[in-house]
Amino acid sequence: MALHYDVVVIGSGPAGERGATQAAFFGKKVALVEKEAVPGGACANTGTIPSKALRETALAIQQARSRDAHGIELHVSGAVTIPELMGRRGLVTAREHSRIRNHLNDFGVETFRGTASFVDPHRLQVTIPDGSSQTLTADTILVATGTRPFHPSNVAFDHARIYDSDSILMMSAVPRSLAILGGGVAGCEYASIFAALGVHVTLVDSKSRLLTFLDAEVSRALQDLLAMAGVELHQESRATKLEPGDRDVLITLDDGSRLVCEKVLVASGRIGNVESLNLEAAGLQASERGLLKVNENYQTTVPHIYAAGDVVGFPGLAATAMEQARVAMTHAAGHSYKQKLTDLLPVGIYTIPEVSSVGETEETLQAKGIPYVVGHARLVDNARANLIGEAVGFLKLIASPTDQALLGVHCIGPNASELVHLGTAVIALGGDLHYFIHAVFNYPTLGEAYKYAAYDALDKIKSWRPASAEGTAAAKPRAVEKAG
Ligand SMILES: Cc1cc2nc3c(=O)[nH]c(=O)nc-3n(C[C@H](O)[C@H](O)[C@H](O)COP(=O)(O)OP(=O)(O)OC[C@H]3O[C@@H](n4cnc5c(N)ncnc54)[C@H](O)[C@@H]3O)c2cc1C
Ligand SMILES: NC(=O)c1ccc[n+]([C@@H]2O[C@H](COP(=O)([O-])OP(=O)(O)OC[C@H]3O[C@@H](n4cnc5c(N)ncnc54)[C@H](O)[C@@H]3O)[C@@H](O)[C@H]2O)c1
Repeated sequence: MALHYDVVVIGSGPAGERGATQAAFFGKKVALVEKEAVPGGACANTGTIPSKALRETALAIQQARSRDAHGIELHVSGAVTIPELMGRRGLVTAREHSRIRNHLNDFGVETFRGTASFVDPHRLQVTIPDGSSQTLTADTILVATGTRPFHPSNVAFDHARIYDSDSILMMSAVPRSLAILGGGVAGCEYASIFAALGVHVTLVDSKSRLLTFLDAEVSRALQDLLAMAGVELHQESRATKLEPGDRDVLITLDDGSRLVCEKVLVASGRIGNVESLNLEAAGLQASERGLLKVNENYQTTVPHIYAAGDVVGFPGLAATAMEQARVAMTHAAGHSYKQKLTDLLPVGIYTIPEVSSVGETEETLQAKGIPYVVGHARLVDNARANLIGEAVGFLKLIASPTDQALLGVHCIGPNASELVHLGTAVIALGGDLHYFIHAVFNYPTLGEAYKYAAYDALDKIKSWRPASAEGTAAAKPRAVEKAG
């Protein structure tokens, strides 16, 4: 017999969990289907949390080295495994599992363990691991099935020396050298993590600069800091052949050059989890990369079927996935509150050091022909950054030269992903550079950098002149100065 719900959510990652509880908050009868034994998706189990657990260990090693605490010796044992280095992963993941279960329970969301697939646009069959099945029907369905690592067809992922961003978490020993193919967020994060663990890392990326969605100055600074950490960068380059052997892997690049590394991590993007969904039965079609097209309400081409999170594509962040699902379920419930995803989406990249950014970049403003000025605060001038031994990078504010409104915040340095939130709030509340001039910041803090970046930007505004008759170009990078 079919069980009927107002809303059925497929997937218990960040999007599924928040979509389900948001719908239940509006009084809907909600069921959530998850195929795995544990909730949390890629975020809790294979991506965000495990990679950050490994990063915390690598960061602690690097911080201990850089804080000049004499008499303490640190080295990574050759016998240690990657799971052992993910120190607090077990604890954090277990707490996430119970938090998610409690959250769903508290909102009265009924959970089903099994793989969901469409029978028709309102009907799902849930295949339970014991082979039995349960039919669910729903007025509204939210697809939040996420993604998995993309496997290029010419790579032998079954070889013990070749890893993707899931299997890397099982690596049995820290290698002497690691080649990372793909300089996206995952590739850059793992490059800096393994470099901090003392591994010789080679990063191969097809693009001319890393993370092209970042402000170019920040992305170049990241390249410089990775190079300083010992990462060998091969940009505008692709691996054409991988030949794994008993001791190492021979990698041929498209310019004919060759690299030899003990292990290889392929981080060349992700593909949507849609195969098991039988989308045709719902009248849906995914892209070649398994992604679903949605409108601004997160409705697919079948209006009562919504999709949110990684399965709808860029930006592929847990943070955004949660909010997309909340917006989707608010729309489905017919509420006017939170009808649209905010334009102010921060990105947090957990390289060492971190990179975080929100709002306009110099490049987006140039493309729109909007004049701007830039203010920097170098973290080498920040007492807290020096105390923690991480006085690298900068905070960069982008502001309007006419009304001093804050337009963008870009940071590379320690705790950048936390630091960016203050700027996000100021932009969201329509604030300007003067907020930072009037504010008193705790001392010593990293946040204090905002005041000095604001002074710098206001200084630039003094000498700023409106665009000439030829356009706004004259107002552009004149204001830019590398702060290193
Ligand atoms: C290495 C790495 C590091 C990352 N670090 C960060 C970070 O620091 N910050 C950040 O914001 N994001 C990070 N991300 C991205 C983040 O993990 C994803 O954006 C997020 O997990 C997406 O959430 P989701 O709910 O869309 O999908 P997922 O988390 O993938 O969850 C989808 C769920 O659906 C289930 N499912 C799939 N098909 C079915 C089906 N047919 N029936 C039932 N269940 C099904 C899956 O089992 C899974 O549990 C990282 C990703 C990786 C790979
Ligand atoms: N902090 C975070 O938020 C975080 C951390 C890690 C991953 N993620 C998410 O996980 C997802 C996956 O990340 P990703 O880095 O694997 O994918 P990606 O698509 O973001 O980046 C892949 C990169 O690899 C390059 N590439 C592809 N094939 C290549 C090849 N053969 N040789 C050289 N370069 C090649 C591409 O040009 C691109 O630069 C993204 O959605 C990302 O947002 C987020």
